[in-house]
Amino acid sequence: MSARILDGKETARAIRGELAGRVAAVRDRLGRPPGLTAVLVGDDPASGIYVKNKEKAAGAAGIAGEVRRLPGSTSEAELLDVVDALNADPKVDGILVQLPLPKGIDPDRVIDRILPAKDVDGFHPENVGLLAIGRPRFASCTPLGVVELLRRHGVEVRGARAVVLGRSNIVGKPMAMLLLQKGSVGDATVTVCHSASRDIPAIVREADLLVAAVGRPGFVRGDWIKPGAVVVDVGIHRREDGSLCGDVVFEEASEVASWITPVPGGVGPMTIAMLLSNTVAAAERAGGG
Ligand SMILES: Nc1nc(=O)c2c([nH]1)NC[C@@H]1CN(c3ccc(C(=O)N[C@@H](CCC(=O)O)C(=O)O)cc3)C=[N+]21
Ligand SMILES: [Mg+2]
Repeated sequence: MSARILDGKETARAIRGELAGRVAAVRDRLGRPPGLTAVLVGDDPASGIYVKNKEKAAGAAGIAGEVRRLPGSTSEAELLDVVDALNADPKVDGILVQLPLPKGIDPDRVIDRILPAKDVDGFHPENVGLLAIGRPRFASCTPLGVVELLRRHGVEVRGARAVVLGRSNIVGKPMAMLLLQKGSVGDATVTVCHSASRDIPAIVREADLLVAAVGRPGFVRGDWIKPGAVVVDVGIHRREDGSLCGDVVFEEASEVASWITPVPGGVGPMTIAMLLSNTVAAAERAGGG
């Protein structure tokens, strides 16, 4: 093991601590804490755990976190009504509708309905567009957490060859856009790979920075990693024995990389920290800043 650890758990704790002062200022100005409501439709157990973690972290940061649990039989129209009510609720600064949604509900219609100013997930087309043109408002929390994790460990991205594995709207695409931004944690030369990409190992071998978000356990092998590269693993999978692993074979990659994220304790806690940070920013823009 030669790589140094990009410690997301500790970094997320530090961020939560730093948010406390801003949360207190919002309380002073608005007479209430920043408010975050997560909407969970159905009873997918993994989604249930994430939402519970978010609720806990919100509480620890002094944010009023609420979870709206709706039955799996909820119709799209009913969910849109809930979103409308949250849009209109002045105590709610941030709205998160947990994905995936049950079959029969079009996630695009639901995301499009969230007020862009309350879209702390950064999924609304307006917020995606602002990021794409270099005027970020809310960026998607997972890629934002990756950039923040690198920044706080002093990892230089400027001029680096970055390879992103995965082109999802939630991780791959916004990750590429953040790394492309002008400025300290951007300015990378970015390649995005996907299921139709030819010879992915050869492309990864060129990477100074690799972000793996493919959703396949152990997809990236150690001999794909350029010596000294920075490896960020966005994947999270539960093995048969109950333990967690990522998209990268950690035991192999950590022999070659200079920095690497663990799973768990890497990107996951940073995602939640950025959600809280976006929520505080939303409250500040709503007059609490
Ligand atoms: N609208 C929406 N926004 C999301 O941000 C969103 C979503 N839907 N749907 C599900 C995914 C998944 N996600 C995670 C967040 C934190 C951890 C996390 O904290 N993971 C811990 C481990 C947790 C455990 O022990 O299972 C870690 O990596 O250390 C994981 C996964 C957010 N998501
Ligand atoms: Mg997110």
